[in-house]
Amino acid sequence: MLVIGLMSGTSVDGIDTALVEISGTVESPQVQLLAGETYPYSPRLRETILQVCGGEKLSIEALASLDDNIAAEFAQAALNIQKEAPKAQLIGSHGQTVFHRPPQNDRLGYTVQLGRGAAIAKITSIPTISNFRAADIAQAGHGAPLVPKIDAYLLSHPTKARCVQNIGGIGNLTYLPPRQTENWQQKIFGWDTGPGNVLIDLAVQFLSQGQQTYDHNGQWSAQGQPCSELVHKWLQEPYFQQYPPKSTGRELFSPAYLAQLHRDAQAYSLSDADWLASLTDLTAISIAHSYQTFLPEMPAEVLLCGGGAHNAYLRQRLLAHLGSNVKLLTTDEVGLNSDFKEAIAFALLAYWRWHNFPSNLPKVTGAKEEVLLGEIYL
Ligand SMILES: Nc1ncnc2c1ncn2[C@@H]1O[C@H](COP(=O)(O)OP(=O)(O)OP(=O)(O)O)[C@@H](O)[C@H]1O
Ligand SMILES: CC(=O)N[C@H]1[C@@H]2OC[C@@H](O2)[C@@H](O)[C@@H]1O[C@H](C)C(=O)O
Repeated sequence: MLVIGLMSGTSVDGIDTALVEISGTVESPQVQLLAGETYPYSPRLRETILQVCGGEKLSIEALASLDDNIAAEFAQAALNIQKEAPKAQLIGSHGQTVFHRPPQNDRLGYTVQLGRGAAIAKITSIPTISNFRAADIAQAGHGAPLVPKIDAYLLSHPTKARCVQNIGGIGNLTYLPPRQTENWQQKIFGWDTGPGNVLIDLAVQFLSQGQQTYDHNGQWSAQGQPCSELVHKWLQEPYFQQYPPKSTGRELFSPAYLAQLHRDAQAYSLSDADWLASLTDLTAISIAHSYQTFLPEMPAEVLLCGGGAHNAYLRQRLLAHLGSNVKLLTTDEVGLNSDFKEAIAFALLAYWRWHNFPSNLPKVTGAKEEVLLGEIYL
């Protein structure tokens, strides 16, 4: 089956679009990436999305327009990716997260992904599945991360324990015990580790007065030295100490949050490069700390994916904190494209929904039950 996966993540940098051929069976799918492309948002739309993520108030009418503007750009991405290919039979569209509130005590979580599937189906004339997180949230789950079941099917190893670490705007991991382990599927873990690139990106934009949006290959931070005392103080953030299941977003790791970290850096008279190095080190140590605190054992291999896998300085800091027993690779090195992995995941999640195969992992999200994820728009 030819399926398109569409995803724009918390970095809000553009629409990751994957055209994949899915063969095999539902329980043993094989996925081949035929084409992958990131289509940047138009600058005005990106600006509006970031304002809304930052809590700016919207009228319902403005919300409706934003929803459909995003749907139109997602639909165009789907049309573009298959210009030179046979027509896809299905689209899985994550949409754009603009709000995410995890569940708390008896209160259900709430999450909003804009870019309605009905409009994408209408514009493309291809059945579209969207709103993947809602059913898990209705089961008292976090609705995130959803990728762990995909990782289990595509990236687990018969004899080695692996972690798959996404470093997008937010970071998230899947812990995969060796497949030979008894009841191995019951022993999969996953949660959001905290900031991926979000704090680094916000700091680079602030320091460059909007001229740069990210620290290319980590070149700027590599010129500085992390301030270990400050990094350890920042690691006391309650989110990092909270037991999984857990999920987070730009609501916590926001411009206001970064402003406090900037004031801390000024109190220590850090240079710009030292501050960036410290933020990068915080990102790395928060990942390693969560493995050391919440996993039953350290993995033999960590497979990186997401844009942060390109940040050489971040990788260096991560290796320093994980320790030399852990092998750091990217998912590319085991055959899965690391830049389009999330888009590929939403294609496979759509395929599973189409075939009525549940795709949340209740142990990961905290949901009461396994459920079908996604709403179908013919
Ligand atoms: N060459 C590079 N060097 C350093 N950082 C990079 C590079 N390329 C991409 N990035 C970082 O990756 C980010 C985008 O990553 P990605 O597209 O995986 O995030 P996302 O999917 O939006 O987020 P999430 O996974 O949280 O939903 C950019 O904002 C940038 O910070
Ligand atoms: C609410 C939301 O959009 N969460 C994203 C975000 O981006 C990374 C991390 O936070 C992850 O948990 C999730 O996305 C991935 C695709 C997931 O659900 O597995």
